[in-house]
Amino acid sequence: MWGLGCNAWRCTVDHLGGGQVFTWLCLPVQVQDIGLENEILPVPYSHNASKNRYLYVNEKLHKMPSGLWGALQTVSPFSRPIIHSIAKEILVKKGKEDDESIHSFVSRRLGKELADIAIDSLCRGVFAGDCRRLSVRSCFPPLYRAEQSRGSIVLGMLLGSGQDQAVRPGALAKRSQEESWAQWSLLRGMGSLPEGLADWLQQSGKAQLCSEAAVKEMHLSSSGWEIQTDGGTISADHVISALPADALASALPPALAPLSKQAQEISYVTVAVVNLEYQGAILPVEGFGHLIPSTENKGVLGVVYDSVPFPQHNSPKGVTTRLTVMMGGAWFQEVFGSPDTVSEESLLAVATQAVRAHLGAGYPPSWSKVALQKNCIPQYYLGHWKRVESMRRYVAEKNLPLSLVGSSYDGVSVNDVINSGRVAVEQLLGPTP
Ligand SMILES: Cc1cc2nc3c(=O)[nH]c(=O)nc-3n(C[C@H](O)[C@H](O)[C@H](O)COP(=O)(O)OP(=O)(O)OC[C@H]3O[C@@H](n4cnc5c(N)ncnc54)[C@H](O)[C@@H]3O)c2cc1C
Ligand SMILES: C=CC1=C(C)c2cc3[nH]c(cc4nc(cc5[nH]c(cc1n2)c(C)c5CCC(=O)O)C(CCC(=O)O)=C4C)c(C)c3C=C
Repeated sequence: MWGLGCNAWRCTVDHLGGGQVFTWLCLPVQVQDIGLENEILPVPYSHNASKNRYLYVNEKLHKMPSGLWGALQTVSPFSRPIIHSIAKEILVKKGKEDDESIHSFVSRRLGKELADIAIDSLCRGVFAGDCRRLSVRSCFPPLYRAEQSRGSIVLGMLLGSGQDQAVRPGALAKRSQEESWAQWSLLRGMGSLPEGLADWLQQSGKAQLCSEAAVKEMHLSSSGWEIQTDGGTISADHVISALPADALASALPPALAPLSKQAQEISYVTVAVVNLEYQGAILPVEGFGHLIPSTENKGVLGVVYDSVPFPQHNSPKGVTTRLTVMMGGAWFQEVFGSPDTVSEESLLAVATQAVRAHLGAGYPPSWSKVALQKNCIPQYYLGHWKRVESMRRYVAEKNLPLSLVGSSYDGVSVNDVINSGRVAVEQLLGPTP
C-alpha cells in the first residue's frame, strides 16, 4: 500500500478535534527512531490546509464553519448555526445500547442534519465507509467514551473522558506540540516510512526480513509456530500478526476455527485512488481537500488537494496542481460493479469529470494514475469491539503465542496501526525504553 507514490497520505494529529490522542505521539517517535526526522513535512494548524475544510453539497463547494464565530453563524449547507446543536447536546440523555451506528449516535446527540452531511462525509473521508453501518464505539472511541463517562460529547471534550494510556513524548513529538502540527507527511512520500523501517531493521542485524513471501499456512508446534510462506518455512516462538484479518483467517490451522471464523467476519472495502496533475493553478479554494456526502454522489468520496499541504512534492517544472480523487469504498460494487472487472479508463473518466464539476477544471489533466486498492480499509461495523475482545480472549484462554495488530482491529489510521504494534511489543517485553 505504501508503494503507491501517492503523497496524499498524511497523518493527522487529532481526531475530530477531540484533543490530543495517544497515537499522535507514537509516530513521530517512530520516524525519529528510523532517522527520518529531517524528512518530515509538518503542516501547522495555522496553514490553510488545516484550517479550511470543504464539503461538496448541492453541486457547490462549501467551507465548513470553524472557530467560535463560525459556530455562531448559519453557514450553508447547514440550516442553522452549529452552536444550536452543541448547546442542546449537553442536555441529551445518555444512550442505553452497548454500541450504535455513528449516524444514529450523532443524529441523537447533535441532530440529523449534521449526521447526514458532516458525519456522513467524514466517515467517507476516514473509513471510505457508510456511517449508517459503522460503529461509533469502534470508529470514534473518544465520542463513545465521552457519552459514557460524562453523558455528553461536549462535556467529555471539555472535562476529559479517560484517555488511552499516556506515553512519554520524544523530542520530535515535543517539537510537534510546540510547533502545533496538525498533520504531517514525509519528503519522499509516506512510502519512505516502511522503506526506512526495513533498512533500519536490516542494519540492526537483529532481524531477518522475508519479503514477497505470502503467508500460506500457520501450524502450532511444540515451540510455537511453523509458518509456511511462498519463500519457505519459518519457525517462531511468538507471532505478532499484522496481516489483514481475512488473510490471517485463511492461514490459521483448522484447530483454531473459532478464531478464523471471527477474523473472517471483519469486512473490507475497495477504494479507487486516482492521482491527477493539471498544468497551472486550477483550484478555486485553498484547503486539504473536499469531501462529498453519499447523498450527493455515492461513488466519488472526496478529492485531496495534494499541492496545497505539500507543495514540496510539486514538480519543479512550472506550476501544477496535484489532486487525488478517491472513489468507491462502501459504494464500490453498487456504483462501479466488481473490482475485478472495472476498467481503469472508466475510473479515470469519473474522476476527471468530478474534478471538472467540483473544481471547474476546464481542461484535462496532463498526467494521471489509477490504482485500485482492493479490500484496503477494514470496516468496523456494529459489534466490532465485541468480536475483537472475543478474539483476544480466545487467544489468551488457549495461551496462543499470537498477537493481533494492524488496521483490522484497533483503528485504521497509520498512527493507530503503529500504536497497536507498540502495545503488542510492550505486552510481550515490557515498556519500550
Ligand atoms: C485510500 C487510502 C487512504 C488512506 N489515507 C490515510 C491517511 O491519510 N492517514 C492515515 O493515517 N492513514 C491512511 N490510510 C490508512 C493506512 O494506509 C493504513 O492505516 C495502514 O496502511 C494500515 O497498515 P497495516 O500494516 O495494518 O495494513 P496494510 O498497509 O494494509 O498492510 C497489510 C500488508 O499485509 C500484506 N498481506 C496480505 N496478505 C498477506 C499474506 N497472506 N502474507 C503476507 N502478507 C500479506 C499486504 O500485502 C499488505 O502489505 C489510507 C488508506 C487508504 C486505502
Ligand atoms: C475521500 C476519500 C478519502 C479516504 C478514503 C481517506 C482515507 C483516510 N483518511 C484518514 C484520516 C483522516 N482524513 C481526514 C480528512 C480528509 N480525508 C479526505 C479524503 C480521504 N481520506 C479528505 C478530502 C479530507 C479533508 C477534509 C477535512 O475535513 O479536512 C481526517 C481529518 C478529519 C477532521 O479532523 O476533520 C482524518 C483524521 C484515514 C485514517 C484514512 C484511511 C484509513
